[in-house]
Amino acid sequence: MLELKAEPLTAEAFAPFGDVIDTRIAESFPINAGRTRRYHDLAKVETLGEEARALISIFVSQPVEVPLTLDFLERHPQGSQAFMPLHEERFLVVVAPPGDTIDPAEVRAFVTDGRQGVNYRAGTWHAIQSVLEREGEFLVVDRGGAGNNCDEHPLAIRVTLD
Ligand SMILES: NC(=O)N[C@@H](O)C(=O)O
Ligand code: NI
Repeated sequence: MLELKAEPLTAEAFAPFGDVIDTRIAESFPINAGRTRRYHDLAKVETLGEEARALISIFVSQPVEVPLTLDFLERHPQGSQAFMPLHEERFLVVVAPPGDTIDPAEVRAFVTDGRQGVNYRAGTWHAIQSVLEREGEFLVVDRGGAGNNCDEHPLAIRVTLD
């Protein structure tokens, strides 16, 4: 069983796995005669393969128990997958770099602060959505289209928060 302690999520630490979506670290500019500020191009949406298209969905997730025990990580080889909390929900993020196998030494666990979303780049291994404390509602942007876009890799992991 791989034991991991979740660390606070930062864009730098998450860079090998994708993007952190956070207005606090983003470039922005005024639009609509100054009434709106656009936080622009926050994450790279990838939609690969046959009949690929971007999907916008909403996930309503029940909270996980902590310590979080996992028995697999998954990946989406044909597209990215972004999760943005709609009510400042915190969630756990467990990731490993893209590749056909997972080196347990390269698996990382993070905890978000409620203002952060994540965008897993295509092929990044990750735990399924794991919201903390209460039911969570997330805007999800990922890839639809033909062919398989979800592989699972067995791996026993236990994630603690402190
Ligand atoms: N299956 C699905 O749409 N969600 C997972 O990919 C996930 O990462 O939660
Ligand atoms: Ni996923």
